[in-house]
Amino acid sequence: MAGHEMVHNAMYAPHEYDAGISSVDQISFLNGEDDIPRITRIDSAEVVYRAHRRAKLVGKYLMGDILGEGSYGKVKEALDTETLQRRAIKIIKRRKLRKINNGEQNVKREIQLLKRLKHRHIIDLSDLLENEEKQKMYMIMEYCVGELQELLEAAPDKRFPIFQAHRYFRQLVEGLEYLHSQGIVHKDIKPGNLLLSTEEILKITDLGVAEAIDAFARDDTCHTSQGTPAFQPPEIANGLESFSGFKVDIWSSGVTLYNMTTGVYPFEGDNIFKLFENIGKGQYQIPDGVEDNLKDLLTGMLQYEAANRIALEDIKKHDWVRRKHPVTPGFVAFKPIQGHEDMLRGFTVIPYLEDLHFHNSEEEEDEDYEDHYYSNMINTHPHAEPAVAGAQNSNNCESHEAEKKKKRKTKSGLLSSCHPS
Ligand SMILES: Nc1ncnc2c1ncn2[C@@H]1O[C@H](COP(=O)(O)OP(=O)(O)OP(=O)(O)O)[C@@H](O)[C@H]1O
Repeated sequence: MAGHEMVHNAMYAPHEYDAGISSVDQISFLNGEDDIPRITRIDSAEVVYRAHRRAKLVGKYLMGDILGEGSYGKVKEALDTETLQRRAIKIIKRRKLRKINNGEQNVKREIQLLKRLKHRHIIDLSDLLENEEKQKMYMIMEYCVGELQELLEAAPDKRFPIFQAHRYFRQLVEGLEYLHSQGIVHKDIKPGNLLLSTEEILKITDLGVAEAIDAFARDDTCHTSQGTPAFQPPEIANGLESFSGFKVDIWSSGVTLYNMTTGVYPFEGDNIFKLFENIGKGQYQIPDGVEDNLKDLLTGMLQYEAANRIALEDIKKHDWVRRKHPVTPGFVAFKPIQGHEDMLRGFTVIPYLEDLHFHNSEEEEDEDYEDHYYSNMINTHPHAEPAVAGAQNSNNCESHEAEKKKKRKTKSGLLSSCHPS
């Protein structure tokens, strides 16, 4: 590269870029004194990607950053512009769903179940929106900081101090007790499906493979399972045609407790066949150092025969569960999300709010920008306010043109224009 000097780009120090520049090696052209374009190349790890946040309203929800991504789609943070509550929105693309094995069926089931469940330890589905034109579904849920799995991965020995594990386990048992009282078997209890709210309240989530026992069924017999292999009991690993659903959840909660307190799993395997073979044999060790009380509880929950497995009411009465555990050092807290230095996982909607209220009016004519305001939302949640539900196929928000006019009049116009009244 004769005549070209490798320099750091002082204009953008410390390597902050606006939207439109990819996060791979950055190349920028500068005109030096000699007017020869110079190339700056810096490592992608050094780049702080500062996207210009364009406000996007889905119904009355102002979208924030992505919180995570599952097999069915992205989950974004959002602000309910009417109640000012922090929300998490799972965005499901119907086209993508059709390509996933049991995808449509699982999402439909999860929505049906979540609509009828209301409990402190079950994730709350507060709203449900559909955009038929875009073939997208929006599941509006209460906001959580993250999963227990993420916390475990951040912990030094991949486990929690006993008092912390105990705190979460008690809440899991309460949530499970409610689910079972409603005749629902979760079938996929694991740290990855346990979220924590900002008040550190545990929320059982992901009911995609759950099963509602028929109200007239004699017992909790189930015939199918799609849960995560490492958390499945021997009756499933051995391919039994029918099994007790509630006892599956007891086993999976036992594996979860084992994992939270020891940092390892009772059964492992290089592949699913090996793993199921090991679970099927039912031989496992509890690591040294686990106190007898906890050992007794784990042994009860990981009983090979489902009929011998400890029941929920006895778990609640178990000494390890009832006891108060002393607070010790080493509490595991969430780490900042990559790219966000905020330890408290602050509200990511604020830059979008700024854009909504203060953005350059010239941008209003930008086609792309207009695309960010969705109308034609259908509210399909049973508890939807009539004014919103009645807005089907017309506009949940006012028409886009009206919105634009109103926005020109007042900076806060768009927010108020989204109220159903
Ligand atoms: N209510 C919520 N609040 C905050 N973050 C959430 C919420 N729900 C999900 N997330 C985040 O979004 C990510 C994706 O969640 P989602 O439920 O779609 O998938 P998953 O359970 O991780 O995976 P899969 O659906 O493939 O089993 C999660 O890993 C979690 O970090």
